[in-house]
Amino acid sequence: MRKAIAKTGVVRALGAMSGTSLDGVDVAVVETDGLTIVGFGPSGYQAYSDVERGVLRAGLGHWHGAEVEAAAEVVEAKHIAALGGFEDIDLVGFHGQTLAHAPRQQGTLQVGNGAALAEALELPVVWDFRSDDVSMGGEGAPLAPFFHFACAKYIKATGPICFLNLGGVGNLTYVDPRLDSPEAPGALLAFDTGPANAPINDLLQARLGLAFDKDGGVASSGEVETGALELFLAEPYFARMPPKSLDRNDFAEMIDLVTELSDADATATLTAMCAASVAQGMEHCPEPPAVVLVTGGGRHNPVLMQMLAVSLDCPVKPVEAVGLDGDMLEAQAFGFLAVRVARGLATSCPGSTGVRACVGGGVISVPGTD
Ligand SMILES: Nc1ncnc2c1ncn2[C@@H]1O[C@H](COP(=O)(O)OP(=O)(O)OP(=O)(O)O)[C@@H](O)[C@H]1O
Ligand SMILES: CC(=O)N[C@H]1[C@@H]2OC[C@@H](O2)[C@@H](O)[C@@H]1O[C@H](C)C(=O)O
Repeated sequence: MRKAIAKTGVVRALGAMSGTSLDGVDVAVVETDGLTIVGFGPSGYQAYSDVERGVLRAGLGHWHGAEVEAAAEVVEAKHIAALGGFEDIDLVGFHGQTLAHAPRQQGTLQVGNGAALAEALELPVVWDFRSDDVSMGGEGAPLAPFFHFACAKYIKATGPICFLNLGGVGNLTYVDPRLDSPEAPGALLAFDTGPANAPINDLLQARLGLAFDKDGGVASSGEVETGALELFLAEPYFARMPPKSLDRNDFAEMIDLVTELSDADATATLTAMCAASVAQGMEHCPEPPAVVLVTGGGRHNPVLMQMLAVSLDCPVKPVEAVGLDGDMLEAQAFGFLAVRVARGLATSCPGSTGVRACVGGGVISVPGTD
């Protein structure tokens, strides 16, 4: 059934995210008016096959051409499979798959056509969330911070807290929930901390044919090579003031720093590099947060969580400690942002992406209107 998007009130949005680790598509329902979170609904996941992942990998770093078109086809088909079968959905928030991100040069590219999805799903689809922010001088990422602000209110936080997403890339959001709106100066500071799981996955795939370091099993028996860690931290990116963002493969050459090390030592060192870049990033927080709430797949890695606990000056907990779902937070974020776009609300601000002024990015495709 085709529906128009209600202008006010709480709606049920279905968000979808295909992240930088290329594992699959997360989808999740959020109930919201675009300002506050009322509740969360069911979620789902569709994994990419090895062949599909290969097609996506081949598209990384490309801006156009056959590799990009092939990746877009995989992304659209997987999303149509993942987004079907949910009941009473008012609109879909479709992030797509980032293939390339260079906001000050070519821009940012998320593949998958939201208009095609709208026709296939017979639902309004909000998509292309990052382009407007980039064209107004912003980094185009991270975009979850406006949702993190609503999450901080939802969990009734009374002072500053941080959300740390450890996916392929790491990103940190400092939230001050004492302010009324995410757009208020000082309410948000956000940026990509550095590479997170992507280099660990890439190393283990190349050396041992493993997709990732399950439960930190390889890193746990290794020693951190401090010389390599220091060289990594000397990268100019870490000294740059936020907001700032990364492409998945911006640090691909960091694997060269651990080439000579054993599998265990190399994995332990890459894991320590992730933790150390977060610790360095935390120094940008205007006030010490009460807690760092960790979301994304990295929170399942006990070696990484222990390294974070040792190197940060505040408690570090998975977001489940406050009743949120760390596997679905990004999908929920794009459902929430879709409602904000449909209501004409901002999705980023100078503190979250460095954009000149608050902006509401995103394109709305309504089925049957093209
Ligand atoms: N049990 C586990 N032990 C260790 N690492 C894990 C575990 N589960 C997941 N991971 C890591 O988390 C990654 C997936 O994280 P996530 O789904 O948050 O990434 P993403 O959303 O694709 O990335 P991004 O947030 O950068 O877009 C896996 O590729 C793996 O490296
Ligand atoms: C360009 C792009 O897709 N960036 C992603 C990526 O994955 C993590 C990090 O780098 C973050 O900046 C962003 O995703 C999250 C969901 C965001 O926009 O908040």
